Amino acid sequence: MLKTRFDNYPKGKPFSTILGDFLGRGIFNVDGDLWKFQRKMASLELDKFSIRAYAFEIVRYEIGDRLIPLLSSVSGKEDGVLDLQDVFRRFSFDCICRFSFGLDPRCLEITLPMSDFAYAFDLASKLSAERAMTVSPLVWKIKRKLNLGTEKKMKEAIKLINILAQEVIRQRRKMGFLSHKDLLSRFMHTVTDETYLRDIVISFLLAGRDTVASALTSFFWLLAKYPQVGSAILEEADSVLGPNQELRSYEQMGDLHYLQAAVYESMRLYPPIQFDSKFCEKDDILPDGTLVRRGTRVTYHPYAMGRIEELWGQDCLEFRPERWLRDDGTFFPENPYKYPVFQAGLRVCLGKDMALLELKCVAISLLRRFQIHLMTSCHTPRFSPGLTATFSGGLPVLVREKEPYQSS
Ligand code: HEM
Repeated sequence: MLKTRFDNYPKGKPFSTILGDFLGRGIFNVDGDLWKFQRKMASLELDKFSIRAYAFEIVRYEIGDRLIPLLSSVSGKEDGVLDLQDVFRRFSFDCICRFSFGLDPRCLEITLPMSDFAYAFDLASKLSAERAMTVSPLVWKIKRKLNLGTEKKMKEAIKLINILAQEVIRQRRKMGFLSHKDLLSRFMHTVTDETYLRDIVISFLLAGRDTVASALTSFFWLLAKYPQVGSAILEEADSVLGPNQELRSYEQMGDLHYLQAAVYESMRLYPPIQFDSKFCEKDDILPDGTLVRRGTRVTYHPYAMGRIEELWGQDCLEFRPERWLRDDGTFFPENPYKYPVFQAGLRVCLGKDMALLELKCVAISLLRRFQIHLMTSCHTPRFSPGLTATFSGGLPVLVREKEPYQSS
């Protein structure tokens, strides 16, 4: 479905209708020429050069000037419980806005400002996912027509999202976009349709904010459960970067094999996008002989695939980064079709390098400075409905600064 018959498995109409109000014609919700155009434009912005040149500095600033001061401000306070999931969403929201739109929403400032945009965004994502869970699409369509219940809420959330997305576009236009190299400016050179620009803004926010926050949340949940993995990450960082040193360049990340393994292993167990569906265009036969009729919804399911014994062995439920390392300690990348956490094939995630950069920088910086204690004793996280995996109830933690911390 992802590899040899890509053209036969588009996103399909049923899903583009469900997500249409929220995502419009944004990259996640289209096929064909609209998809090709956005993919081409975005890939120019998300290539390794841009990540190295712009994203690394943005991420470093966001960690050094916002994330660390925020955690330090509650360190050691018995009433200083932080919802780490909320903090990570603010972090990734600031990062993606600055990188994609050249604007700084300052969500991670120490006062943790309330954001109507973020609230409306979460609500629209949750309600869109709930549409897909109704017995028949007729249910939500009738509610939408009559402006009732959840559909009324959805309409209100989308109205707010539209106003704020238009504001992003207006500000970018006011600041001038001709000489800027961010993603939105690039699109503004060619796209004049305001609604289409709005859809592009929303899709990139969804792509860059919720996925990274989800990956960070489950990673820190696992690190709290398996402290030996955190110690091994720091040990490797000390030997590669020097004792207590920070990452000073993008290139240095390439030598942190254990860290890469830990990040991949975390997303094997807790992929931010747990499943993803396509629709079969013409009758097809899968490699195992299964007949797939035209119009059938076909889902690949990274969450389930990460837990299949035949794929990952008897210890598939254990968090064991070593499974990603060769005998000489170097990282071994698995076949993306076995590990479709970033999808695989022609529609593979464009933000993978950006995501890995954020995950690794946050992990090293926070593990170096803080001890993070979970305030929940749950053995397996519960997720709430949404387009990306979200811990229901968040990730409440108490934070304590390790001392003495020798800053580099
Ligand atoms: C850990 C973090 C991330 C994960 C697990 C992830 C995973 C995925 C997956 C599974 C898809 C396919 C979705 C679909 O077709 O329905 C996707 C697509 C995409 N991702 Fe990511 N993503 C992450 C972070 C990011 C970031 C940070 C960005 C942007 C800066 C980004 C940009 C995109 C874009 C633009 C697409 C659409 C590709 C296309 O349709 O051709 N992603 N991602």
